[in-house]
Amino acid sequence: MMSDNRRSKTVTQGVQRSPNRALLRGVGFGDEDFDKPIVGVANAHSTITPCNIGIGALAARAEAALKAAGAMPQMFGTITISDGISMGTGGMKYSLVSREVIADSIETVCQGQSLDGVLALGGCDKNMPGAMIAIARMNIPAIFVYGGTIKPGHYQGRDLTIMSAFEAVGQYTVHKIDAQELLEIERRACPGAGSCGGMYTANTMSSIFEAMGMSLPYSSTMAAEDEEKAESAAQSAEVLVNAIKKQILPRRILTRQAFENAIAVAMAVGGSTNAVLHLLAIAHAAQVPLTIDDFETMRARAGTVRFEAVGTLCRHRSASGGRHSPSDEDIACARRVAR
Ligand SMILES: CC(C)(O)[C@@H](O)C(=O)O
Repeated sequence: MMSDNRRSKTVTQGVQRSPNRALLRGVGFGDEDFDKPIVGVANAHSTITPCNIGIGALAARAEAALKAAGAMPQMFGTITISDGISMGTGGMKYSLVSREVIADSIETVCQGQSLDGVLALGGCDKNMPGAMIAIARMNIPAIFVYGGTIKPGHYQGRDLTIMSAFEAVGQYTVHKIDAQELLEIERRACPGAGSCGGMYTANTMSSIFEAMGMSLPYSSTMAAEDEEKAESAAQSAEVLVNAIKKQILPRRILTRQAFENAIAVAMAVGGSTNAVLHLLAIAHAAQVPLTIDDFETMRARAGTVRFEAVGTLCRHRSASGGRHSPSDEDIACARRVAR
């Protein structure tokens, strides 16, 4: 029978690896830990964006669950920049490049350290596809944990998102609102932790990853600050340890059909067009043939069944203008759709 530490045993077993073990003891390994699988926790926590500020707590939950499930977690950080902050500046030139930096950094640690698997956490435009590119490229047991959506802000009976702040600038410019109202919207648009609250890049990519089978069912629609999100991070850790035991590798999941499902979901929920460039890059990393023309084929083929199901969610969204953070009702609705 193959061991669960089939990769990490390269650095943990035998007399020659005594110095390696000495270093690992320095980060908390004990005598009994060198036969366990070592699992990377690629933690995109940062205080750069609301998308990432809640991720540290989720990573800690996943880390504890990995230990409880018999693995040895090793946490490391990945970078983030916010498109919402860099857009319209020279800083935006770094945005798409950051996706590759994130993918490379995850691959570098996992391959450099002979890790047995990776649990990647992300919640922003580029750390989500960046993580999935690394997962597809390395093809070691892996799971993605989404940081979760932000909750809506509230102003004069209306739900607010970051998009309300963008729109308020336009409304102020054409004298539809005054400077005070602009300020009040700015103050309330992002009330806490979580990714931009609408079908923008992060929520689109989380839905796609769930549809592809790389995140737990229903985990893409949870709010960042709710206990169920932390619970789902812990469950993801348990599922990953099982995948390591059974050697269920990402490319068995990231099939051509998985990409077709992802495209259908992106189309049906009216997701971000960024899904196109990210899915093409992830497919390339997974060695799955996918072209830009497949998106139009799938749009035409996705057909009534999927569209009717997801249409429930879309109608729900359009009833409230289609641009608000998911309310509890939306989230419940999305769950029904997912089922
Ligand atoms: C600022 C946003 C809304 O996050 C945008 O960058 C996106 O593509 O989703």
